[in-house]
Amino acid sequence: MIGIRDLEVAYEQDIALKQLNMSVPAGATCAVIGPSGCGKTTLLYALAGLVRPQSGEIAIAGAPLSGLRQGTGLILQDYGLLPWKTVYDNLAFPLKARGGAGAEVNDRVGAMLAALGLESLGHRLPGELSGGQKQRVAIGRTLVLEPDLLLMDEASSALDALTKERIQDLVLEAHKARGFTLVVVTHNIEEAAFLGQRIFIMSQGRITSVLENPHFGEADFRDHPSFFELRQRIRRHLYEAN
Ligand SMILES: Nc1ncnc2c1ncn2[C@@H]1O[C@H](COP(=O)(O)OP(=O)(O)OP(=O)(O)O)[C@@H](O)[C@H]1O
Repeated sequence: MIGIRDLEVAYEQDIALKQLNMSVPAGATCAVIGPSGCGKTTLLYALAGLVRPQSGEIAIAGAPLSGLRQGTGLILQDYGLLPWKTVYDNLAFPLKARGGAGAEVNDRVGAMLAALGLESLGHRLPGELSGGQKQRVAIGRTLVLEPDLLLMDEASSALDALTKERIQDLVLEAHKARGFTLVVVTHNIEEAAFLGQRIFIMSQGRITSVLENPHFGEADFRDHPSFFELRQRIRRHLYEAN
């Protein structure tokens, strides 16, 4: 699904990504983890077609990426909700912008609100929601467009531990039900271990190691010794790289 070869992205003098290579199979999930400033967000923006690389290639679903792409959904750190629109309208807006109308939009928004446990909040404005609820709306607004690739940036960094886990569960359920390819960038070791089938460790603009997670998606994975072991491996690789 995603193939990146020798990617280089620079902001004026600052080189943010250096000769970066990665691949993610269609329908798989990956987590990209590294310390602040290592280039995670830049990588996500490059995958979204929002920043143009100086050199190298990105291919998505077999086609070279040259800008924004219809099938890609992006969820950013600050949720990106429209503050003057209700929860319902935040979900309906992208559908209407793509030409959807009337009953079809209503059905799809209704189904998505129900799937995310947001039925009773459709009339509220984003300012009247908790952080976890905002995150759910942001996820819903992106999933309602049925992306084949979902890109998430530090999805739940501002949330408490339990709400964070619930959001991660929700993302995993959506992935299982819908089969999109998922890229999550995070500096949270548990989030990377839970959501990543493949985990890319990043340091100073490069991928320094790739860990496979054969237990990804298993029931009660967080309670398994293999989850603890994976967290330790990620931690060790992060220490070695930085
Ligand atoms: N718009 C910009 N202009 C100039 N330099 C930038 C810009 N955005 C990012 N950078 C620089 O590029 C490098 C990578 O930044 P990036 O935001 O991708 O890192 P990150 O790993 O996502 O960090 P964080 O975890 O803190 O969000 C940093 O050195 C940063 O200062």
